Amino acid sequence: MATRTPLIAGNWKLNLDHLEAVHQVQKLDFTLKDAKHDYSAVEVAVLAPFTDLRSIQTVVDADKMGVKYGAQDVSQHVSGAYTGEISPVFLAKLGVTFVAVGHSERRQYHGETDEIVAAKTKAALDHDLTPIVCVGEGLDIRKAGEHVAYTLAQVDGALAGLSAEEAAKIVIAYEPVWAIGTGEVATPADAQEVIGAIRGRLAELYDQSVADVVRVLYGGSVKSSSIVELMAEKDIDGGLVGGASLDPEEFARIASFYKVA
Ligand SMILES: O=C[C@H](O)COP(=O)(O)O
Repeated sequence: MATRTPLIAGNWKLNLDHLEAVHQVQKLDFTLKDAKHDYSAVEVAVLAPFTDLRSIQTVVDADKMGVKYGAQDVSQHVSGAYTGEISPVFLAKLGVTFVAVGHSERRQYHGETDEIVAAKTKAALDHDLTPIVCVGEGLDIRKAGEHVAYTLAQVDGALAGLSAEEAAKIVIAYEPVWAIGTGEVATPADAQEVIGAIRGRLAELYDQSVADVVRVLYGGSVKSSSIVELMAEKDIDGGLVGGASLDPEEFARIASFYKVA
């Protein structure tokens, strides 16, 4: 079976301007270097507002940092009359590695459908960006016991039309909406149930070799106090961290989960 390199990604959401971003990334890198973080053992990334990316690129390049960076959204279009959109071409030119696609906040507040999520996923892949495709159920669906079926339908929607070669390059983040920003982290068993099912679905849609290489993250109130148990589950390959990523020291502790015995 393929070995999947864990990924800890911090989603800053609508926080930190470009000046604060430079300070944040420097502090994160300093803290991780101080802790002798092994970036080849655990990848670390920050997903920043678009207006921060050029500044982050400059500081990451200048200091040869191991931290990677990404965006929180991307247009499905490359160019044209799409006011306010950001092209995947522009992101690629800024050295962006990752882009979140279909975060529940974009689905909820910006009407992003599975079709839009699929188009954005494809647009990212077409320009060598790694999409972090976000899926996950709300509380009503969880209470109705339909969380696995609901989340798998979102996976089907996002991956529609992708070849096996393309699918093997994506990252999926399972983020139950009821756990986002609430302090209520899913239990490791609850997260594993859905993430294991996502891996199973990848094997059905493609084959086991794709299922074996795609990283599936958990997101929703992740903290340094919960990451070790989550990472002990066999199908959980990392975390998509919101609030706790705004504190560079706490975020560095989360990325250092593998050092905890
Ligand atoms: O993208 C990140 C998630 O929405 C999780 O946010 P949170 O860690 O603040 O719950």
